[in-house]
Amino acid sequence: MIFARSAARALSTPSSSRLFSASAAAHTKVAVLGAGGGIGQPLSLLLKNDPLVTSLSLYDIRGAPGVAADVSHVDTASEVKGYAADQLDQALEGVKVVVIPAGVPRKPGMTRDDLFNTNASIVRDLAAAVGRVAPDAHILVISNPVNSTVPIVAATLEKAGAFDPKRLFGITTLDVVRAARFLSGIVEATPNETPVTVVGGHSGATIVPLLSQSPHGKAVKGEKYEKLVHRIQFGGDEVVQAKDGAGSATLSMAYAGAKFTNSLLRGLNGEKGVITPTFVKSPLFADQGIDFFSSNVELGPNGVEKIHPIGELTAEEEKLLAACLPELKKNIEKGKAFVA
Ligand SMILES: NC(=O)C1=CN([C@@H]2O[C@H](COP(=O)(O)OP(=O)(O)OC[C@H]3O[C@@H](n4cnc5c(N)ncnc54)[C@H](O)[C@@H]3O)[C@@H](O)[C@H]2O)C=CC1
Ligand SMILES: O=C([O-])CC(=O)C(=O)O
Repeated sequence: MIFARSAARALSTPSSSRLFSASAAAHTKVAVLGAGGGIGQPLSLLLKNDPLVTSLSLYDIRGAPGVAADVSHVDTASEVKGYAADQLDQALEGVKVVVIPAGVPRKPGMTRDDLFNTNASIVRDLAAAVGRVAPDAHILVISNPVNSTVPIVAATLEKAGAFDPKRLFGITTLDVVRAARFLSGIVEATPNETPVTVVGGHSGATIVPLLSQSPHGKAVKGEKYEKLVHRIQFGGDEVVQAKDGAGSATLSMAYAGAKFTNSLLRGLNGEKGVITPTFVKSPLFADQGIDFFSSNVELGPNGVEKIHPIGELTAEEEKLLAACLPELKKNIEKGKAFVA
């Protein structure tokens, strides 16, 4: 279940579904930039199925009109429109939330940072267009390396005088989804009983699961703990290797992207207590020169409502954080330098 319970109820009762969509209409035009890709296509399908999305704008340099024609036949209330390569500005008109999965994925043997040279300019150019056409939009960045692409979007918007830190999010939800799933397998519970807060960034050692803060997670010790942490940090590699040159996680990422988008929309619509980890401009480690960090964030009518501190850590988690911070700092600086 990726949607809130109230939303799921609305889906199953046509009359309340219509009502729900109508009341949310003013706030819920969502654009997907990179909608023709491995993530973009299933993400567009899942967003079409979210009752909080009333209008879906699908853009890609290739294939988006076809994806839009296909997805638009799904019998939910939202409108869908596809835009061709030269129609980016039209795709962004009136959009409240922009989700960006545009860019190349990894092949075996590559790190996420190896994608920087290709994806940095893609993300920069898309961010510049959002700043120009939809300066009040919330921007959700999926394109890797997230630790660098989010600072790239921020710096690009800053240049354009359109940066609001409350409206920029790096999507780290897949790490949270994986952590819950992998932990559930070890402790024989269901994943919704085993949520895990994951902080830091989105690559290898910068992914820091705080298992001690999870009632089930704190019971996992020794070698089992080491293996679980490694699997959460390097879960992306498992998929890259299994796909054997055909890309990285797309379906689980689409799920995670739709899940985060739904959380944001619930916050924007005034629901209280919507809290999830996301990579945002953050004061938590700013004194160490690290001004983007993922921790639990409460989402509200303006986007970021409250950035929660990371809480108490065990000695093992302190070590993980110590390994995370210098790498994260480097990744962030690389992103900023690209725009400067
Ligand atoms: N944040 C996360 O947790 C995750 C991030 N990713 C990242 O998401 C990105 C996309 O991955 P996939 O969908 O598998 O790749 P893909 O290659 O299947 O799709 C990417 C799409 O972006 C489009 N594109 C390229 N340049 C564009 C531009 N300037 N404007 C609009 N669209 C453009 C391509 O035409 C293509 O359709 C990769 O960078 C990948 O590393 C992947 C999984 C998880
Ligand atoms: O591993 C990759 O390159 C894609 C990704 O970010 C993930 O699956 O977490």
